[in-house]
Amino acid sequence: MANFADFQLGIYLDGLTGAKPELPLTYSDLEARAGEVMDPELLDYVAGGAGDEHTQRANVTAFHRWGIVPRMLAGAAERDLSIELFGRRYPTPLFMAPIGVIGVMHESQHGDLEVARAAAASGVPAVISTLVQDPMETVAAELGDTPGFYQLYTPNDRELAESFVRRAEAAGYAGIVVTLDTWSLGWRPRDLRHATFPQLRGLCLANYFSDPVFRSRLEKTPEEDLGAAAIAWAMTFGNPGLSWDDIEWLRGLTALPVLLKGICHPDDVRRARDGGIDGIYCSNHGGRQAASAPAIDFLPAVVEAAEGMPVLFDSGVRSGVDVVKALALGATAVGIGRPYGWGISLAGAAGAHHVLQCLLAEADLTMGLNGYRSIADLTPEVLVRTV
Ligand SMILES: Cc1cc2nc3c(=O)[nH]c(=O)nc-3n(C[C@H](O)[C@H](O)[C@H](O)COP(=O)(O)O)c2cc1C
Ligand SMILES: O=C(O)C(=O)c1ccccc1
Repeated sequence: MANFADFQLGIYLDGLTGAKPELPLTYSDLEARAGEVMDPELLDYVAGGAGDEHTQRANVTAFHRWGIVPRMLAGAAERDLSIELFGRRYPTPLFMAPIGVIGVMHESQHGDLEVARAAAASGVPAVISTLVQDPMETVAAELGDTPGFYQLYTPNDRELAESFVRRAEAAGYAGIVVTLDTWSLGWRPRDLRHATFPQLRGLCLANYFSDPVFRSRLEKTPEEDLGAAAIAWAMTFGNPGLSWDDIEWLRGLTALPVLLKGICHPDDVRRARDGGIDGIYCSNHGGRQAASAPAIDFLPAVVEAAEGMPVLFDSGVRSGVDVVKALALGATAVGIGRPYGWGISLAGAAGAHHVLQCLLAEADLTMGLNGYRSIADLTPEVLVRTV
């Protein structure tokens, strides 16, 4: 059983020789430090979100409306944070959410490989975006023994969508996460102010540029005319007409587990269940797409409607305490987005691994000090509404 709290002990032991942690330990410090090293437009793209950004702020503050009920002398000196997902045991309940620009967040411009290396080093699975700097096969080769999931943005070209799914299967991904909330880009004033976003400049499009179906649609190759290839991407990326019929078609394409990302309503959960979907991913895209309510507010009803089907959750998780709360509200696994993104910017795989270690140490200590030994102990009764 991994003891994630040992990370804390290690910092104090190193401190005996005068060493202090080089990387930030809190979300606000991470974001501030990443802001010092990142290109300002890219920083805005990652940090920003939809509209007045109140949804992304609410995602974070919603966690503060819950408190954890402490139990004493509860025999929680050793904890088990492992979970089971699609028949496989994972050492932690965390996963790295897809970030379709992570490739350019690291100075090497190979941030996706750094993410995969962080997954390999930590055992925390990564959901790899459709939007990557290195083709999904190259990313998969860096995952080591840790499973990766492939996040599909379903293009409006079925042959291309099928090609992506086939490539993900061949590359060994453990499941397909179909993102539903981004069939068109949200209203993002920060990006609009800059009048651009990274993919429009041809960045993070390696899955498209390496795809025989996508290439067959072009008059000139991306190597000959990057601008035209990026425009061709923009024309195929969005899929406003995507429907439950398309989901049925996608479901029928593969034997891999299929999850739907962006589901927040119980009726949509039931529809997915009836359509043979294997997992729900409750999320509001970190407040980057539509103005909405805090995603965590939707989680209990989503979990209830899922009737035992795995429910992944992300949006607004900033600490190990938040991880514990999301698990208590019924998440099977908890995703983080921006926090590990800042880690990649600051120190690549080691930076993301550091962020994961901080979250896990805090989650582990929070469970132990409050008297909860395993994730099965984290039921809704563990929480109290404080505001
Ligand atoms: C810069 C950035 C890019 C993202 N790109 C994708 C993507 O390509 N595919 C996707 O499904 N979600 C994407 N997301 C959403 C994340 O997967 C996740 O839902 C969100 O970041 C969680 O919220 P958090 O950042 O508050 O942790 C992106 C998020 C950010 C911040
Ligand atoms: O920025 C995002 O959150 C994202 O998922 C996205 C969607 C379309 C194009 C570029 C990024």
